[in-house]
Amino acid sequence: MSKSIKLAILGLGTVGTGVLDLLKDNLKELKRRSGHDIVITQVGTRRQRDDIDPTIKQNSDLMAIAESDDVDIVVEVIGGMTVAKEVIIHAIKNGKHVVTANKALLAEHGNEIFALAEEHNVHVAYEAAVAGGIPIIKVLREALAANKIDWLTGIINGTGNFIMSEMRDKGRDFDDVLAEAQELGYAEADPTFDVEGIDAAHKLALLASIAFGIPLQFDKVYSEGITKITLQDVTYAEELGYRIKHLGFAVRRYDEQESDATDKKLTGIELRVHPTLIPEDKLLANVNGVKNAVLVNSHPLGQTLYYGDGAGAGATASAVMADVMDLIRVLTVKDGHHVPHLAFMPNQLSDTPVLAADQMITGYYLRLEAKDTPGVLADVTRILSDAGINIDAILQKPAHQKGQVPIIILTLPVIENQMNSAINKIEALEAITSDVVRIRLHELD
Ligand SMILES: NC(=O)C1=CN([C@@H]2O[C@H](COP(=O)(O)OP(=O)(O)OC[C@H]3O[C@@H](n4cnc5c(N)ncnc54)[C@H](O)[C@@H]3O)[C@@H](O)[C@H]2O)C=CC1
Ligand SMILES: N[C@@H](CC=O)C(=O)O
Ligand code: NA
Repeated sequence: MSKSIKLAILGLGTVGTGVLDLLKDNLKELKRRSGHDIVITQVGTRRQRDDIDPTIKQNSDLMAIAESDDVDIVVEVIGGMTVAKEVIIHAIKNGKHVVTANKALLAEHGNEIFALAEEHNVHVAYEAAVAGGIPIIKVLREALAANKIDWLTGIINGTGNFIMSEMRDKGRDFDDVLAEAQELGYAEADPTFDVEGIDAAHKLALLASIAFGIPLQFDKVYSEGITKITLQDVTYAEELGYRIKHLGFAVRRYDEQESDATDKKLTGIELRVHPTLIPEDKLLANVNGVKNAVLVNSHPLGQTLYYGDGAGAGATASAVMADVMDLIRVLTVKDGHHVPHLAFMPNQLSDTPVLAADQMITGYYLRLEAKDTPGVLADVTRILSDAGINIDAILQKPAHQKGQVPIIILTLPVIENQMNSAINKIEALEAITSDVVRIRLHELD
């Protein structure tokens, strides 16, 4: 029998308005798919708006909405940590299912929120929290549930990718493109979250949990943003056949000494987001603008790639409403399905350690400036070889006006702490006149 499912939308910014628009455009289609009517009964807004359907109650008291009898599903799209957390917890305690796009909140407080939801037998759905409209949460929790995931990597911040693409393709200024990303509704309320890698780190924490079955550990994600990337690095990277992209990596690391490939001991998990050199012929190197892409390597399936808009009203509303549709099934089907919040049974989460940042293994792009004197290059390469670091390519550019010679080196993979000590030694050489710029290479294949 057809029912009326009552929604409350908290926050009418980019995403909240996108959800209202999607419902206006696709309501009939949603009914055909779910078999039920979807009715927005309340919206949580700070001020009364005259562009909202008068049958919808506008309410500035979010806690009252979260406990209201005329709400089945609370959609939290206000963002931030404080009010959003309080209102989600209140909704859960009042037996409401929740849909949220708030990766910052879940990455930092998801363990507590999901445990509370289990206790109250409700769901907290969060497809919009990672990679915008790409259904990557559903893929990892459900579509790949039969696989063992060894690693995933991807471009998971639309604003950052939009900025880097516009700068590279059109030579535009960083601040100018960031302002456009804000106007287009891509950026976080605090855009340093986008450009300093924090937003990508939030998303990576979520992806790693549902890929590997580990608790959320945002505090252990190593993160670097895009603010230090120069056009010069982009150009040198291209001369060497690479593109620079901001990527997240979640990688299971095994003891390489074990001889039996099928029974290698899991030593830890690498979690990191940072600018990365990718060979220009790889698909990820050609994901541009606000697009995101996530590449997942799982056994026995192999590599699969998920691509689409990572931010913006329509894409994010699509993910929010997909969660609503799932919850309608939970509300209307007897003994509705229940995918665990972090994809694995809560008592089966593993305590595999997240490796310290100085234990991560990657190749490097290094750029440094040297005095134009004989023997400098030999000194640099000796330091690298003494540290057991193999060089893959070297580019020495002609001296520029100040008489300095730019040197660009690509290395094979090395443990980060070995590279740290080699860089310290290189920077201490009398003939080296700059800090060493380092960008990690994409190594997963
Ligand atoms: N914009 C995007 O492309 C994406 C955003 N998200 C997430 O979705 C959430 C919302 O993002 P946006 O819509 O972009 O932000 P926004 O800043 O455009 O919208 C938030 C809205 O909530 C309202 N609000 C804040 N506190 C409130 C309160 N106490 N009572 C009533 N209204 C309140 C604000 O006035 C604003 O209208 C954030 O958690 C964000 O990280 C996730 C994926 C993509
Ligand atoms: N600010 C985020 C929005 C989506 O998550 C981004 O740019 O990716
Ligand atoms: Na998504």
